[in-house]
Order: sequence, then C-alpha cells, then structure tokens
Amino acid sequence: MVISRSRLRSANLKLRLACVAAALVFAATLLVTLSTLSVAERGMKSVIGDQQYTMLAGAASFMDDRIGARMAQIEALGAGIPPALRTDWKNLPAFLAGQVRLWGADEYLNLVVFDSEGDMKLSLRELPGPTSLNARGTDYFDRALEERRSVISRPMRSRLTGNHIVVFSTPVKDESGAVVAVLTGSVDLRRSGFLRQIGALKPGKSGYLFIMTAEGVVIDHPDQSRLFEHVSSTPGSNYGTDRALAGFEGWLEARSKDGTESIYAYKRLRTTGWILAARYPQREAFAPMAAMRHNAFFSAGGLALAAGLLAWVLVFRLLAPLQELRDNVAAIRHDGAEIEVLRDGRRDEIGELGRAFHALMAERERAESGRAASEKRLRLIADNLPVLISYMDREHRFQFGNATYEKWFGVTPEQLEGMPVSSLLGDGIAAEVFPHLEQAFAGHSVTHEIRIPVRGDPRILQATYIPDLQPDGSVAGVYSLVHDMTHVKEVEEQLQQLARIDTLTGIANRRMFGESLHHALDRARRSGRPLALAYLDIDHFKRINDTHGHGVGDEVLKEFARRLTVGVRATDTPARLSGDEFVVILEEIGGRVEAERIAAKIVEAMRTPFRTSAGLVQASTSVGVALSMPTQNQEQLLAAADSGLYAAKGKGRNGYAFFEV
Ligand SMILES: Nc1nc2c(ncn2[C@@H]2O[C@H](COP(=O)(O)OP(=O)(O)OP(=O)(O)O)[C@@H](O)[C@H]2O)c(=O)[nH]1
Repeated sequence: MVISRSRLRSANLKLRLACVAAALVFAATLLVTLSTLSVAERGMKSVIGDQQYTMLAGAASFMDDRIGARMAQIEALGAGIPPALRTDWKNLPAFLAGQVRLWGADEYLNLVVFDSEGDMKLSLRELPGPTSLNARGTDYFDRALEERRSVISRPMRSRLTGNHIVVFSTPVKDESGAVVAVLTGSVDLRRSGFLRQIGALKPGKSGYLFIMTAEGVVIDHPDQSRLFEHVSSTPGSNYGTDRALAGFEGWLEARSKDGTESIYAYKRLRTTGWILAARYPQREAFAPMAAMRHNAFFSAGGLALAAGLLAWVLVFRLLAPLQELRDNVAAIRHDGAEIEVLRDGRRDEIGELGRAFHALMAERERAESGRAASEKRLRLIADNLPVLISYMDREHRFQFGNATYEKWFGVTPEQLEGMPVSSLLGDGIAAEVFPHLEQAFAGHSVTHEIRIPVRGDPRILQATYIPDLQPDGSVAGVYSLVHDMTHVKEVEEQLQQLARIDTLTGIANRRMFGESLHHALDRARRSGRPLALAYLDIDHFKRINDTHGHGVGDEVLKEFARRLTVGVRATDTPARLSGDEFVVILEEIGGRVEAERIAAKIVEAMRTPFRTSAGLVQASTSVGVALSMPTQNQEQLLAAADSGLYAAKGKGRNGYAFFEV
C-alpha cells in the first residue's frame, strides 16, 4: 500500500515534469508565433492603411477630374452662348437643349438659367411644381454673380425636384463683361455616375467608402439614412472622422461609432474640399491573421503535446534508477531488507545518492545499536540499583520507573508507566509528597524525607526531585531518585546515642549529663520543686590504679557506676564526667534532708569492697551535694556541688558534704 502510494507520487513527478515541458514548449511556441504575428500584423496594418490611402487618393483624383470636367463643361456652355441669345429667354432653351443633347441625357438633372436678379428665366426640363423661383441667397448664384466665375454649390436638396443635388453655376456675361445671367447645371448625387463609380473601390466585403463635406455633412454613405445628415447626428464619436474634419489626411486606426475597430483613410477633394473616406473593419482586414493565430494555437498545442510525451518518455527513462533507489529504500524500511542494496555501482548522481543513503543508514544503524546498548546498560544499572528511579510528567504520572518499584511496591515498570503518583502511594502520602513535587515543577531541585510503608514495613525514604528543564525554561517533567534511608537513620541514631554514653561504664557521659541537667533544671523551675546535684569522686583512685593496674581501676569504675545507677531512682540520671568523677541528678527532691539522705546512701553503697579480677578492692567515695535554686544556671549548680565535694574531701573523705549558698 505504501509502496504503491510512492509509485503514484513518482508517476505524479513524471507527469508534472512532462506537463512542465509541454507548458514550456506551448508557451515558447505561442510566444514566438504571437510575436511574429504581431510584427506581421503591424506590417500588414501599415500596408493595408497605405493601400487604402493610395486607393482613396486615386479615387479623389478621379472625382476631382470628373467634377473639373463638369465645371469646364458648364463653363464652356455658358461662354458658348451666342451674344444674341444670352438674355433671349425664348430662344435660349433651344440652343441649350441642342448642346445638352450632344453630351448625353443623364449628365445633368436639369439646366436652369437665372437673370442677374436671380429670377429663374428658363428650365431645360419641365418642372413638376410652380415655375417661379429666385436664386438670390443661394451660394451657387450669389458666388457666381459676385466672384464672376464658375462655382460648385454645397450639396443640397433641390427646391424644384426635391432631389439631392449639387449645382455647377457659371456667370453669363454680355460684351461689356457684365453678368447678365447665371447658367446652372444641377447634378443628382445619387444618380450621377461619379459617386457610383468609386463605390466599386470599397475595401473588402464589410468595408465601404463615404463622402462628406468639409463641414461634416454626409454626401454619400451606404447607410441611406445618414445622407445629408451631419456626422455628429449619429450618437457617439469617431476619432478618425474628428481628425479628418480638422484637416487630417492619411490613414489611422479608430473605433467606429458602432464599436468596430477599423482602419480609416481620408482624402480631401481638391475641387470641392469634400472628404473622401474609406473604412475597413479590422476583423475582416486581419481575418487571415486571426486564422494564422488560431492555427498557431493548434500548432503550439500539438507541439506541446508531442514535447510532453517526449518529456514523459525521457523522464521515465532518466528517473528509472531513482525509482529503483526509492523502491530499495522502501524495501529496507518496510520489509527489513539489507541496506547493501543501496550500494549501486552507477557512476552518476543517483549512484552517489544511493551510496550516500547507504553511508547514512549504516551510520544510523551503528548509532542505533550503540544507543540501544547504552540504553540497555543504563536500564540494567537503574534496575539493579537499590533506589527508586523514575520520571514524572506534569500531570504527576509516571512515565518511567526502574525495576526497584516492582521490588518495593510490586508494580512492574510497564504497569507504572502512566500511573498517577497518588495511585501508587495513596492519597495521604501523595498529599505529603505533592508540595515538594510542585517545587520541582517550579524549577527547583528538592530533597525531602518521608516515611512510607514498603511491603508493610515502615521505611524512611529520602526523595530527590530534579526538574527536567527545557531550553525555553519550562519544566517538562521531574526526575525522581528515592533512597531507603532507614538503616542509615538507625545507625545515625545509634551513633548519636553512643556519643552521649560513657563507653567504659555505660552510663551517661558529660555531654548527655549537660543535656539532662538543662532539661531537669527547666522542669524544676516549672514545677517549683528543686533538684539536687551530687558530685562524686572515688577516694584515692590513683592508688588503686597504681596498686592493681589500670584494668582493675576500670573494673572499679564500672562497678562504681552500676552501684550508683541501682542506688538512685530510675528518673535520676547518673553520669561519669571524667576519670573517677561522677555526678547524679536527683530530681524532685523535697529538700536538703532528702538530698543528704541519698548522698549518705551512696557513700554507704561504695564502702562494700569491689570484686575485681585482682580480688576484692576496698574503695570509698566523697560526695558533694547542692540543691538547685530557680535563679541558678547549670554551671553555678555544678560549681556548688563541686564545692560540696571539696568540703567532703576536706572532712577526710568517705563521706558527703552539703553545699549551702
Ligand atoms: N583505671 C582508670 N584510671 C583512670 C581513668 N581515668 C582517670 N584515671 C586515673 O584516676 C586517677 C584519679 O586521681 P585523682 O582524682 O587525681 O586523685 P585520687 O587518687 O583519686 O585522689 P583523691 O581524689 O584526692 O582522693 C588518676 O591516677 C587517673 O590516671 C580510667 O578511665 N581508668
């Protein structure tokens, strides 16, 4: 399952590489083609534009020629009227009709002659409406009269026929040169030959030519509704036409009012100032280019597909060793195969990768086995140490515990893992432990003692908690080390006891005497009943030593102590201060009489010969007695008793003396 997933990933890699190659080829092909097309388009645009303009210039020249010819015709006709007929309104029509017949019937819509006052004097064609007409105020009449030369009118609607016409007019002069009449020839723009003839020059199928006056009145246009309307009467704007009206001649790209991107060319007629224009929609003009672009997309797509397939095959072949390496790694990981399979002999980067993997894994295996051995060793040490070693997490749960837990509490390390501390120790002991643990979780090392029953046996344990500090200063858990201190404590107590006992006689030594006297004095002060202190010294003890030897002296000292102990109450404290000096603290003494009675009893007890290894040895003791007083301290009381002893010795020994302050 895992391997098949990795195979899938590998397939994805191949697919991705193939796709990248295909995308690159597609992009490169497209880029090259489109940039080439763009250059070609620019070139083609300029060729088409130039072509349009050249064509328009030709057409304009043709129209200028035709208009010029008409003008010359009218001019010649006017000039050719015999002087007698110039104002002979009766016979002039016949003359004119004769001339017009020579030209052809369709050249003019009508020929009309006005007198110098502007009144229509004759019309060559029969008029449908009223025959009275005055031309004053029209540009063709006024200008012909004033300028005394032939003129062409603006396009207009005929007042006589209602047709759209232009009027060619020429002044008719008498011999003196005065203008006596104006001869006009009207031409129906729609029917006249020159407009229709240039229509054949329209560019492409959807392109067309149109003509407008220098002021923007449309004279010829495929859209009949726009005829004789101003260009601005159609909503929207056309940058090209605006420029043409401002005087531009040439070609340019512009958006027509219907939103079509087109190539426009403009040329003015020399004779009339009209603007001859051509419009060629770019969609049609560049249709071949669009087809080429379309083809380019397909070609690029095909190329990309082929490149992708080629890349897939190449990648498959190139990645085969990598796939083998990956399979080997997977086999090592999941099937436990030997890492030696990674030692490929290939002399390329993939071979190097395999060898690097091999070295890495060999190193890891070595480190792993070293770590396992070290862990085993540590576990062995931890399990065999007579201490509890554990690790607790922040929830006070054991995460690790050594085998000693099993020995002490019957809980195996496996059972201990995850066990709360309170479950192991019980709530009562846990409550004692937790405050210390909390200190450790606060980052401090803590050591404390606690009494815990281990397998029913009360033990004194010493626990040390060490916080597991993380690099960020937080405490992840706590290491715990617990020793059984029971035996040590017992020995310690014994040692302490020993330090307070006289080793020779087994009774209290000076140290313990000091402590006992201190407490006894406190009690006496509290109870108000004094204590008596008896200070004893064996008489001439030196002589016993000298006579019988040191060992016998010791035997006497031991027996002396025994008699002293049995001779007083259990609550009294006999002690050996040094050498042959002893003391007895006699508590709750009624008074001097009682103290003296006890002292006498002690003196008496020591008079009995001492049984020693050297036989019976006679000894005696002198006793000094003093009663405590509330204001007295230890030293003062001891000094008082010592003074009593000094007095007893002074009295000849083997007796007692009471020291009175
Ligand atoms: N055997 C033995 N002798 C000791 C010990 N400690 C001290 N002595 C001896 O006890 C003797 C004490 O002598 P002193 O107290 O000076 O004098 P005395 O002979 O008792 O004379 P008086 O006290 O004046 O009666 C010395 O000779 C010490 O060497 C001991 O532990 N064992």
